[in-house]
Amino acid sequence: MAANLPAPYAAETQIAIAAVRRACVLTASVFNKLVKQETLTKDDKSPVTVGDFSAQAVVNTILNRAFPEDPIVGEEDAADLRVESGKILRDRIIELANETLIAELQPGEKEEWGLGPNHGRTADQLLDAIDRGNYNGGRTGRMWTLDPIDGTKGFLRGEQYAVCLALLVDARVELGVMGCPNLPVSAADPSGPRGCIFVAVRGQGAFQLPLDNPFVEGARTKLTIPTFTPETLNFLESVEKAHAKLSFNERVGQVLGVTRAPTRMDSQAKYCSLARGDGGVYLRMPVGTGYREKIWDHAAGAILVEEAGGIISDGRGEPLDFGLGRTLGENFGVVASGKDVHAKVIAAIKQAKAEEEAQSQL
Ligand SMILES: Nc1ncnc2c1ncn2[C@@H]1O[C@H](COP(=O)(O)OS(=O)(=O)O)[C@@H](OP(=O)(O)O)[C@H]1O
Ligand SMILES: [Mg+2]
Ligand SMILES: [Mg+2]
Ligand SMILES: [Mg+2]
Repeated sequence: MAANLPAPYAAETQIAIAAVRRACVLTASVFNKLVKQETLTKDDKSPVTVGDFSAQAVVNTILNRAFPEDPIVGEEDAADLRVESGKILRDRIIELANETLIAELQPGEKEEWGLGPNHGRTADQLLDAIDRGNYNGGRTGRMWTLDPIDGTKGFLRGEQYAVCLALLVDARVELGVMGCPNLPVSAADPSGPRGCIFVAVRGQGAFQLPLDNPFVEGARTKLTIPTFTPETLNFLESVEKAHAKLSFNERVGQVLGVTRAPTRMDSQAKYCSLARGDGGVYLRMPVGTGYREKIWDHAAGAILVEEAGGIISDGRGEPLDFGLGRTLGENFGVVASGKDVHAKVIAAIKQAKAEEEAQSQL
């Protein structure tokens, strides 16, 4: 390849980073303005919904301008906002999305991306942008997948959440960008500065960038999953008991000889933490309700882990299939870790599963 050609997906990467950063500014402001001032025990679903919808409106608007041919598999849709009862919510969402899109250009951003003070959108344009996330996915072609707020419960608690965007080509993730406004820049300094962006491009590595100025020269850190021993190994797992079978994780940990307590955090921030070595294994085993994992909950995380030198599979060691539509189908959980531990975790799952089955036959 000629030396002066841009790296594959250079434009997509820049635009995805800009879109995720702007969405993070929006969600952080929704939290500060609307969630923080309300008691979290009240019915506070609406601020979250405001954040989810308006972040999806922002990211999809930017993608649509830059890549009008690309379909998007997004978590949210605007049906509830188009009816009369959705008017109050709709007005707030339009205001927030426009505020975010018209904010001054940052170094590295371009006005041709449809950003900056001259680029307000109408309500219809923004609702249509949200609905551009209605694509059903599939095996072939180029498509984006977006989770505008992953870890909604974490967002509400003021803990971890992530804005997650990935580009798939023929069912393979080629690019992943995740914004984590509440994640400490360094796990070694948990009360230090927060706010990170994680980026991975197929064949180009995994990186952490500062959320407040991701395009600044020399600010990116390359990520590589370190090696672990049973003494240093720890699990990254869900906070919500309904999302993953934590008792099973405990048994798998025992089989592996893990002594450290698990780190529980919401959202794909778990994949980010794994990629930079804050935890050794992300284990998410199904709770047995038939829930189907969504592609936007794993696509960006999957490429980040692979580009940081790790492996991601289901609980049987089979690759995740991003070509089945909006879900991962009947996959059996998710296991992500460094290369050296992955096979051991799969073997431990097999053993714990066999024990569970033997127990149920008693
Ligand atoms: N039953 C069940 N099983 C597995 N997963 C489920 C289930 N229900 C929901 N979800 C999805 O979990 C996403 C959040 O995952 P987390 O790992 O952040 O969970 S947790 O909050 O830490 O418990 C969450 O993503 P968001 O809706 O974007 O927050 C859901 O897509
Ligand atoms: Mg999610
Ligand atoms: Mg979400
Ligand atoms: Mg949700």
